[in-house]
Amino acid sequence: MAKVILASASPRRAELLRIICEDFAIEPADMDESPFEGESAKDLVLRLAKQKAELVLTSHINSEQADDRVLVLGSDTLIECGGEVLGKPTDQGDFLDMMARLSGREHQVHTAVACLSKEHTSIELVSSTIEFADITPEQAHAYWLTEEPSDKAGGYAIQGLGAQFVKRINGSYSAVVGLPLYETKKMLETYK
Ligand SMILES: Cc1cn([C@H]2C[C@H](O)[C@@H](COP(=O)(O)OP(=O)(O)OP(=O)(O)O)O2)c(=O)[nH]c1=O
Repeated sequence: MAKVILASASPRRAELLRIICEDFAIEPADMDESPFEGESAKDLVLRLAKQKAELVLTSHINSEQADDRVLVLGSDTLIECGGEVLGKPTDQGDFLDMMARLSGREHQVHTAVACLSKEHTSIELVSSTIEFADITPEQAHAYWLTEEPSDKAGGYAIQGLGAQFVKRINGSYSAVVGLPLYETKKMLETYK
């Protein structure tokens, strides 16, 4: 059996992976997540998910106790709204701009998952559409004060207080939270 490693610092991803995988290690991949000039949101999440997994896989293959039987999962989540790509808010002002942009309209949540071993690479993109209710500046301000938004793509957590703004979701709930479980399970079954 291959040893599964989750290349992520996200507690949400670990919690989700625990649902479908009994035993895995966590090794966050620390890397620059800025986009290339002209890179689309979909291309960016796919690239970042793959690079996170690659970074951790390479460090295992090159380590003293090189272990060829590792399977590394990397993932990335970004929001796309009206042609803009939204990552995590950099500060309160950035967050309030994001909420004003998301208020009363639809946006896409793109999550990519990459599963890499020494011999194989598989990557999938899962895009979901979310419709947000109207959000008043007062509601946005109160939400910021809860501290939930700061480390979430698009500044909200569908699994938390952010759910109060979600009128409708069309897609994969687990992918919006950070790891598409149906696709990830299929990948693990193929490579384990
Ligand atoms: C939209 C949304 C995002 N998120 C989170 C999932 C991710 O943790 C985060 C997106 O940031 P990412 O950069 O994808 O991930 P991360 O920095 O948290 O972790 P790592 O790169 O080490 O894997 O936003 C939610 O928890 N709920 C939501 O509803």
